[in-house]
Amino acid sequence: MDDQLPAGWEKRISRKSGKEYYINLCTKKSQWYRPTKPAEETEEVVQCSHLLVKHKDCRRPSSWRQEKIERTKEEAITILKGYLEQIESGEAGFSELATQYSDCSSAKNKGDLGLFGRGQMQKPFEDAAFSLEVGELSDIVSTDSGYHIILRTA
Ligand SMILES: O=C(CCc1ccccc1)N[C@H](Cc1nc2ccccc2[nH]1)C(=O)O
Repeated sequence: MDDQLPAGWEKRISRKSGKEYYINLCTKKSQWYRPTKPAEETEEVVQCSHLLVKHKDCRRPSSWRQEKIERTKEEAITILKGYLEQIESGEAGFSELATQYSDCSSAKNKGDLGLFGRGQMQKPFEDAAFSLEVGELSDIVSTDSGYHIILRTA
């Protein structure tokens, strides 16, 4: 039957409006529009901001902040731990530190990377981002680009 829903979806009726809506039984997310593909193919997306501290052995040891980045991996981790302490103590906000200190061009936008699905970012970054709850701050995450702290915003 052509009005059959794709696998993993259920049609519900909104108690408030009486309108039909659809719920994805995998992600528990609901939507007004009729789904066109199976639930497990429905791509999950997240939005994150990050603060990147590069080191001399990273993929591109240069940034808008510093032409030639020479700090060691250990120094980069120490710096990032300092930022985490400032955020956790309330001394500084994530956005403020990312804007001022992140070695990624996203610093111009308070560290925001926009929405992304799986397969778009380096794997350690993706795994951390998709394991965060909205509003949650990661521990230090290492990628070829350097060391990050990640804030999931959506
Ligand atoms: O790749 C970029 C740009 C990322 C970006 C995405 C969306 C909006 C704005 C920036 N910048 C690299 C540093 C870098 N490496 C990353 C790895 C994972 C996520 C963000 C990253 N940022 C660099 O500058 O070397």
